[in-house]
Amino acid sequence: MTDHRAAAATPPAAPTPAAPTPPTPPADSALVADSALTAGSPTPFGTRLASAMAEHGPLCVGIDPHPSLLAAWGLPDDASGLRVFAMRVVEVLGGRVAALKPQSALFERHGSAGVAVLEDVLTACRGTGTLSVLDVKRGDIGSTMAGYAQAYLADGAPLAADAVTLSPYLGLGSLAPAVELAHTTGRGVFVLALTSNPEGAAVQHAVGADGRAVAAGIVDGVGALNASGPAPQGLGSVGLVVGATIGDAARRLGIDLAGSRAPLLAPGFGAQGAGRAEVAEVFAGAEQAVLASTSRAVLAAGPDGLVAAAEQAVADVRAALAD
Ligand SMILES: O=C(O)c1cc(=O)[nH]c(=O)n1[C@@H]1O[C@H](COP(=O)(O)O)[C@@H](O)[C@H]1O
Repeated sequence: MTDHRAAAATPPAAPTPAAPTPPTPPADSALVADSALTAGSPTPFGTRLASAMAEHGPLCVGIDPHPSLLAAWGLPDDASGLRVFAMRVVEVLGGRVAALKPQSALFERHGSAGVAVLEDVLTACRGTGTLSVLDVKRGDIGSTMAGYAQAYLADGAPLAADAVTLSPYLGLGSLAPAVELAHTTGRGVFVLALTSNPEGAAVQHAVGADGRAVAAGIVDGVGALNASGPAPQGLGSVGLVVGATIGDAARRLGIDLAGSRAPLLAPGFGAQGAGRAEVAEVFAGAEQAVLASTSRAVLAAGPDGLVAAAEQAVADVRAALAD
C-alpha cells in the first residue's frame, strides 16, 4: 500500500488506547517524513490525492458521529462512544479508501474530550497512510485566518490534517494564510463553491457587478491559486467543494469545473439524495478531479458493514463518472 501521508510531520502523540485499538504509526514514520522534507519540498497535496484516488478510487468517507449513528452502533452519546466509533472507522477503512473526512462539529459537541478524540483520529489516519480531510469550514479575516491555518495545516499541530474545508464567504483573499501554509507544508484546502444544501444558492449563485456569479469568481480565483502553486500540472492543492446535488448549476452559471485544476470534493452523494445520475450530470467533463464524499450512507452500515458499503460506494461513483 502506498503511503499518502503528508511528507512533513513532527512525531504525532500516541493515540489514547481505545477499543478497538487504533492503528499506531510506525515508530520511525515521522523520521522518514522529516528526512523527506529536508531532502526537498514536500509532495503537494494534489499530487498525493491523485495517487490515492488512482490506488483506491474516487471516494472520501466522512466520519460524522451523529447521535443517531452512535445509538445505532450501540454506543453512548459521549466522548467514549465517539472514540470507539471514529477509531473503528479509521481502523476498518484506513488504507482502503482515498480519504477520510472527520466532521469537526460532531467531535466539538463533546467539548474538549471530543476534540481530544479528534486529535487521536487524525493521528490514527496518519498511521494508516490514508489522507485526512478535516471538515471545519473555517473562514475569517486574514490575521485570524493565520491562527486557523496554524491549527490545521502546520507540521506538528495537534489537529493537523492533510487538508481542511474552508469557507470563502469573507472573501477568497482572506484565506491566503491557509493557502500559503498548505502549499509550504504539502497540505491542501477545499474551498466551498457550490455547496450541496439548497440555501447555498442564494449567496453562491448571486451575480456581481461584473456579471458573474459569486461561485464563478471563487472557481476562477482557485484556478489562479493552483496556477501559482507548487504543482505545475495535474491536480492542484487548492480544491473546491461542489455538491453532487447541484444539478446543472455549474453549467448555468458558466463555470468550467475542470479549468481550475482543483480537486472537487463532492458531498451530497448518498444520504442527501445524489446518486449515479446526479454525479454524472454535475461532473460531466471534470471526472478526473472528482472525490465523491459520503458519510451517513456508509456509516449506517454499522461497524461490520463498513467495508462492503464503502466498496459499493466506490463502484457506484466509478460507474457514475464513466457514464
Ligand atoms: O464540506 C463538506 O464536506 C460539505 C459541504 C457541502 O456542501 N455539503 C455537505 O454535506 N458537506 C459535508 O459533507 C457531509 C455529508 O454527510 P452525509 O450527508 O451524511 O453524506 C457532512 O459532514 C457535511 O457537513
